[in-house]
Amino acid sequence: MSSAPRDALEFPESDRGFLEPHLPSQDGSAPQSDLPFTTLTFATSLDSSLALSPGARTVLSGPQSKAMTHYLRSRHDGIVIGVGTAVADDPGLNCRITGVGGYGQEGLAGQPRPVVIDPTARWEFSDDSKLFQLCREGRGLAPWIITAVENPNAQKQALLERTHTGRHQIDWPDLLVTLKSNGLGSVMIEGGGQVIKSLLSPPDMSLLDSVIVTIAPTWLGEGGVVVSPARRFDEGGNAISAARLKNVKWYPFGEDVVLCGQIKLSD
Ligand SMILES: NC(=O)c1ccc[n+]([C@@H]2O[C@H](COP(=O)([O-])OP(=O)(O)OC[C@H]3O[C@@H](n4cnc5c(N)ncnc54)[C@H](O)[C@@H]3O)[C@@H](O)[C@H]2O)c1
Ligand SMILES: Nc1nc(=O)c(N)c(NC[C@H](O)[C@H](O)[C@H](O)COP(=O)(O)O)[nH]1
Repeated sequence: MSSAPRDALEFPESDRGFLEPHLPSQDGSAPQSDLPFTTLTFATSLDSSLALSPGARTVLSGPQSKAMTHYLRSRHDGIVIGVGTAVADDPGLNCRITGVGGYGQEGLAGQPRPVVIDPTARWEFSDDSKLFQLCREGRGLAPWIITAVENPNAQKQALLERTHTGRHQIDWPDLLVTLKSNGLGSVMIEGGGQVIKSLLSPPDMSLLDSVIVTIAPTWLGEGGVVVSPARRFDEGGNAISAARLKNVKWYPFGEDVVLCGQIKLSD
């Protein structure tokens, strides 16, 4: 064991049990599938906003639910975000729970693979980007960048070689099968708004095994990045809810509430 860095987070055993039914199994008993176990997880305000504006990094989770998100990261092989989030947040996308690789443990065990969906290669990362600093410090894995552009520049080429899709619209089943075949048996999708909206729309919502949402006791106000999937209509042309959860559990967690469930696919 090496000593944990100062940004290490604690997530006590006593807080972990409630999440277990909503997480990928740890004992290899998962059903055989070409798809990874896929969790959609994000934090939202009371007015359904993820952030104050598309370019703004906005803290919603309190300390306990922030630590929970990092625990979720330790329980998945990969974290997927859209490029809008990469540009706005300069995210670390590693797991900072005490006891994983880089946080008290040698190596990178427990660290998820960051995956950034960037069809037009617009993320202008540099050596100073948080994600790359963490990689250099041995506290996170290098990202995979999913793009439709070939040879955008020499610096990105190494990362892109295996991942360019040739298409600008991400095909979620295709992407998830590719991630699974590259060793990611489970992925958590963290956002942002466009990514969540596309996954809460049919048919892709059926790809989600678990949904875990942190709801923070705050209203961000008008102009935020709102999670509001496209309207759906029944056969008679009447509006119906866009998406709904089943097997729902609500857990108060600090000042936040954590909502866990599964997508309800039919009535
Ligand atoms: N509160 C939270 O939990 C949370 C989580 C993540 C992001 N955020 C916030 O959300 C904001 C970013 O959200 P956003 O909606 O602007 O960006 P986003 O992260 O959803 O990225 C959007 C981009 O991703 C690509 N993309 C997404 N889905 C695609 C698809 N199906 N096919 C092809 N390309 C696709 C496109 O290039 C698109 O422009 C930021 O302010 C960030 O801080 C909050
Ligand atoms: N659970 C959660 N609560 C929040 O209040 C918030 N803003 C995010 N946002 C998720 C998004 O993916 C961010 O980009 C990463 O949370 C940043 O990642 P780091 O902490 O730097 O690793 N997620």
